[in-house]
Amino acid sequence: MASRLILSPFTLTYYTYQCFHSTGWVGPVSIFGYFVIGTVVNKMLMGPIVSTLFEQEKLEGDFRFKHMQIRVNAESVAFYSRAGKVEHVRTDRRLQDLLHTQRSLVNKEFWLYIGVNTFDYVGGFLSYVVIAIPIFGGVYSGLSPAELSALVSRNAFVCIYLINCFTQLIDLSTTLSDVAGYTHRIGELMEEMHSIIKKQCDYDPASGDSYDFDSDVQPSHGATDTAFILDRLSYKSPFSEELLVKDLSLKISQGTNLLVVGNTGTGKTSLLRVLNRLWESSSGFFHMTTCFGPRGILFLPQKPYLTDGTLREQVTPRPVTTTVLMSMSAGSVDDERILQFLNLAGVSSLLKRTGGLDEKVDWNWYDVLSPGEMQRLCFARLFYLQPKYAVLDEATSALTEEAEGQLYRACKQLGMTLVSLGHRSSLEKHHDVVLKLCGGGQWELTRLKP
Ligand SMILES: Nc1ncnc2c1ncn2[C@@H]1O[C@H](COP(=O)(O)OP(=O)(O)OP(=O)(O)O)[C@@H](O)[C@H]1O
Repeated sequence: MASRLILSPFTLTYYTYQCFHSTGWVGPVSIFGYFVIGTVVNKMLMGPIVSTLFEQEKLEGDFRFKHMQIRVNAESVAFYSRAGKVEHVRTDRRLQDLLHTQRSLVNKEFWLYIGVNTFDYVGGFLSYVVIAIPIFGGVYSGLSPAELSALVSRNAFVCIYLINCFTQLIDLSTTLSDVAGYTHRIGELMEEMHSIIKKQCDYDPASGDSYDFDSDVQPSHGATDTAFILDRLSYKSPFSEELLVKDLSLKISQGTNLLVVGNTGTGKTSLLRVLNRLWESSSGFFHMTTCFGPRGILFLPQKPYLTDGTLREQVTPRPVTTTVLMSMSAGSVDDERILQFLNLAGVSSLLKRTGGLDEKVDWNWYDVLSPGEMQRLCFARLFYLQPKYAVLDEATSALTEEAEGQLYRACKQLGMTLVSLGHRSSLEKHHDVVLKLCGGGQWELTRLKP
């Protein structure tokens, strides 16, 4: 496609000159006029195709997502006996929507193909009409029949070639309409990703006043051991007008472990969404003096994150480059650390099941591990990465209080400052400050230890 687009201007110029030489202005003008009409008609037929193709891609994505959702939740669906039928009906509905849009796309493409083919065939006649005008106009009346015949065939070649150049451009429009549909969809995704990345990186860790919890949230300067500074921050969920939290001011500093408690839906996880810039705050400010990631703040979400791959990749999820492969040599220091932390998290038994750190497994980790094992494996990753701050969103909800205590102690021994979200009162003894979200925008901040 690219080569045709690049060569077209040269061939068009050359054959336009040749056509003008044989037929005068009539030839090029009629062929150019014909091309303009063809382009306008094609554009009219192409417009609806781009938007329908865009819609079709979206529905296809939704349909595949639905399949994936059923695969992932197959066990829960099987336990809840009526869910099978419900999912069947809903998946069918998505398929019908997709088929409906695909049918509409095929219909629209049918008219585009008719337009393109008509343009091709009518172009063939045009070459003879163009040469007929000067001949019947008497321009070539002095030529013998043999010379006239040679002129007609030479002109026919030039005109047909010129029309062919235009025809090729018009044919390209069919391909271009497909490319435009896909590009539109990918472009939208990229724009969204860029804006998210920009929002996440668009802060200056060194800037801003700090607000001190101990001095009743008054400004102070130069806090280097602080992760977040919140100043009269208010936020709500995107589909609600009611504030979850109003005018929250606090500082999260190194060594001060914070526990966030509150009833279901009071906005505990939403606070993290706002801090991670996944949601916009309604008013107020916050500064992050360190960033999300292994070297700053690491987040253990409510739903454990596991990737597909070996046991090593669960503990150290990173793209496998040559350097990484080299560092994976058996008996390396890294191996010892991983084994030590698997042991500390209480999941060293997984080594036996997988057959080694780098043995490929053909199962889905989410299917074969119990919720508690998943949470412990995530802790092994946390121990391995050893961030300065660990944000734990109900990260021990599937574990006993005793196991919870062991894991919290291990985190502290490794020098992490903890920000935990949870309901259990047993969590209090591992923290210094409690932020209670009371609902309706209300909150309370209490110090637990002197
Ligand atoms: N992705 C979302 N889009 C829109 N609203 C959401 C979304 N996620 C959560 N909410 C709503 O925001 C409110 C706060 O949710 P959030 O997850 O912060 O609750 P929570 O306090 O962490 O609850 P829990 O203790 O159950 O984890 C809830 O009313 C919830 O329904």
